[in-house]
Amino acid sequence: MRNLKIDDNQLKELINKSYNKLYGQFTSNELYEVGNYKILKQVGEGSFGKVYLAIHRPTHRKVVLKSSSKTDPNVVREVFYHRQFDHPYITKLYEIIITETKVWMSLEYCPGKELYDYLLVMRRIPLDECSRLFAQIVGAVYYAHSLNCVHRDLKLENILLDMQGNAKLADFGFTRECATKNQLETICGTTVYMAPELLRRDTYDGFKIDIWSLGVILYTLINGSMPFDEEDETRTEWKIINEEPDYNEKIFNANSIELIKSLLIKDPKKRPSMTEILKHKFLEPYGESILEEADKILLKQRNSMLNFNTKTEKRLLKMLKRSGFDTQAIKSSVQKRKCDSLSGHWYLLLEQEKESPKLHKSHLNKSILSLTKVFEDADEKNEELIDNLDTNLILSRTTSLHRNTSNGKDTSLSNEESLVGASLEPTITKNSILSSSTFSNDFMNSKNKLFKRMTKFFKSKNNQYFMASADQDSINAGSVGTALSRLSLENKRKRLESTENNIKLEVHKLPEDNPNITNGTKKDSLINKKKEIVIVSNRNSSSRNYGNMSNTKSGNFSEFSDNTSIDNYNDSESLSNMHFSLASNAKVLAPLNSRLATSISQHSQLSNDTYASDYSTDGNNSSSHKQEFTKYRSGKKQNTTSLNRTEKILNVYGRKFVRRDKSIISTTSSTSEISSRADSFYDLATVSLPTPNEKYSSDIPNARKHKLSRFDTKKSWLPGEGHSSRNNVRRRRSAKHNNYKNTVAENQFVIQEESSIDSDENNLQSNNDLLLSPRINLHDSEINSSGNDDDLNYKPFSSKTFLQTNTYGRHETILKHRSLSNDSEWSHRMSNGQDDISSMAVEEDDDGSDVDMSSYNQQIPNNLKFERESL
Ligand SMILES: Nc1ncnc2c1ncn2[C@@H]1O[C@H](COP(=O)(O)OP(=O)(O)OP(=O)(O)O)[C@@H](O)[C@H]1O
Repeated sequence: MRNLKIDDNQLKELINKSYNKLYGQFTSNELYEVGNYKILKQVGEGSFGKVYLAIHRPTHRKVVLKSSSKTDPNVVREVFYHRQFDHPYITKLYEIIITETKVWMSLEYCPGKELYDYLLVMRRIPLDECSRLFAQIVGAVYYAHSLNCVHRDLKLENILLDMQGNAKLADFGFTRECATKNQLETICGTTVYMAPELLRRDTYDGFKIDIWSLGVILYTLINGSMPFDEEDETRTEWKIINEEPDYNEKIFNANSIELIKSLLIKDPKKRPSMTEILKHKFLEPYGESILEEADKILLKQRNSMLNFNTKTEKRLLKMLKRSGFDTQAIKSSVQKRKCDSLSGHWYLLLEQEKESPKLHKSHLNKSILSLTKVFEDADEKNEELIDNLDTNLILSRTTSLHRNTSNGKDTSLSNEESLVGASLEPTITKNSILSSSTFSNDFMNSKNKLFKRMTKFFKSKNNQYFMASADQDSINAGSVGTALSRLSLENKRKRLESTENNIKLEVHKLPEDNPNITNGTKKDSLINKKKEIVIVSNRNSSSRNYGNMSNTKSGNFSEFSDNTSIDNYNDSESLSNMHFSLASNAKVLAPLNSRLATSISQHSQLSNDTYASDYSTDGNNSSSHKQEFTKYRSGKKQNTTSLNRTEKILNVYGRKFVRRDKSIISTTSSTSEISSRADSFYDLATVSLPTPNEKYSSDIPNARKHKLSRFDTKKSWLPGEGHSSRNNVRRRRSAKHNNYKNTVAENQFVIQEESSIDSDENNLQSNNDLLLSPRINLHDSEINSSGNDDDLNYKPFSSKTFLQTNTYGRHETILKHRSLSNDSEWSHRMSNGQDDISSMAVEEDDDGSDVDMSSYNQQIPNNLKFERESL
């Protein structure tokens, strides 16, 4: 009786605990999961959201989750273009998740961080490594250009490094499609990387401004400081337009100087083509092979041959089909670049599959795979021997057997939870197991060789266990371990059911010296001898659901435990490791890593289908949009992003030097954001591909027609040229303002074309669904028939928005930036060996809105000073 009472209390306690846990989850502000992803830790921060390291739970692949506020003017643009790229040196976009206020991008994880960080540590990159990295970067840009896309914000901060030290182009927030010979007007980028024609506000060839930025990147990588970067922004711009950088011949070699000089030719028409760059002597031996590979990918893409044609893809598709997945839906999702949960699964599984051969290269795995073959052949010849397999199942608490991966959905149960609901129904039949082993055929091309290796392995591993993933999921068909475990489950069902949920399968060891195995003829003896093979279930079997096996003998095959938390996660792929590996392996690292060979993109050419995207969403996108938008407009949200951002500020010469890794179009101005968003759409609307969005398509030609004349593109920014006119426009727009106050540095690098500040407030106010259906007539309404932008009938907008948006203009913007130039304090400190940047990081950034303009005005020429009074 007393015992029962205790049990009751315990039960109550358990229920309480469980209830409170759930309650805690509901009320917690912390974010632990988004869609199928479990968030581990924050790894970065962008202008409009944070960047997290996360795990895709169904596959246990590490990804980066980048959140962007829906108010981010460039998020549509970024997703639109990025999802179409499939190149080894471009970060892969796996999935998009749209929530009420955010857009989440699941991206390929690049543990090497930014090239900028790497350069900070290295100070200078050795020439050979520069050549390799630069060839990769150029390869990625060449690929994007070949798809008629220009990046427009190429810089060290937007190039990440993967685990192998390969460059990965990222951040496509300013990308747009650009037909050949198309002249663009939107001024965007980062000042120190900007081509002279951009600074002159000429219309420009998008391809050529990317090439200029590449020149700046290469110079900086080699030299350790930037070619044009002065304390005074105006001076920087002047230098870009008029001066040549210095080349220290102790640092640069002749080839690098020749290449950089050609990239940094002031006249854009004289800059080399991407092909010429890749073929340049300085990029030997990397450039040519990267060019070839990119061409192969493009060819396949153009012929729409990318999807589901490789052996690995076919094998994976087969596996999925057999496991009950709707493969048609997956195919459609991938082909249309929906970037929804199905294609997310597909990409990540495919990556896992592509990595499998690496895993199978280990003796352990080869041996196991060889066994698969044994069983396969045994099936053909003597099925009954399978029945003779004497297995000894030992249960352990290491693996949840019942992870539901069907239909791409993860149960998202913790180990604990999944144990509760686990059933040990061995749903796999013997035949399916046997046929599943054929998935390993790829790895057994050379049968005899493998058998030899297997024998060798058995000899060397005498009396040792070897292990394989043993997951119950039917889709784990690629591994013999899985096959064996399932077979065992089937044979020993009763024993399984009577015990716990996890398995440890023991089979008798293989004979040490089995001639039958060596010559591969009488495989039945393998079974009949009843030696022992041990297959220990994978504690995190879901991480290797598709047959990957680890070399480890601990039974914990996964990189992550299910209990991985933000706290206990230990990111072994630290930057320092990267530095080491990059520095020491610069020559070892092949120009084309295996990814290049294996990840021939699966996508077809830019397709009209891509417009018909329906992202996975976990909420009503539009319901609160208006509220969000209104809040934004009212200024309540102003500066929040900048306030939240962690930025290092370098205190140099008594004034702040903001080190920012991000490009910013606008931090807070509702007007600029919204119009910029519309501008994104405007750009999209002008691409060659038709949009199915009938509602807006009719507006497009009109808008396009007026675009050139609308943006004041001919107005020069140079002192004394055209400023009065620009200021007149500004004055007209700000007629109602009496508090002209400039925000600081928020917009440090990026200059937005005037379109961003030309918004019709009323129009915007009524527009509560700009993200997904921006209104092209926003522009039209402002364009008069003459197309002369001086005559534009700008509608007044609030002082706040004016103040914010006008930070884009050069002379209205205080451009704070890291300074890598020889003349800058940053460089002085570096060259004096004071490379401890952290010592210079003295405080967190504030919102920067209350800067004393008079102090800034002292640094700039008279004709560029702020005209607070006149406004
Ligand atoms: N794929 C990735 N792998 C690893 N880290 C990443 C990845 N993507 C982004 N990060 C980290 O997050 C930071 C911010 O990301 P990113 O620059 O893409 O954000 P953003 O919002 O586009 O910023 P910006 O203000 O430059 O536009 C980067 O500096 C980088 O350190």
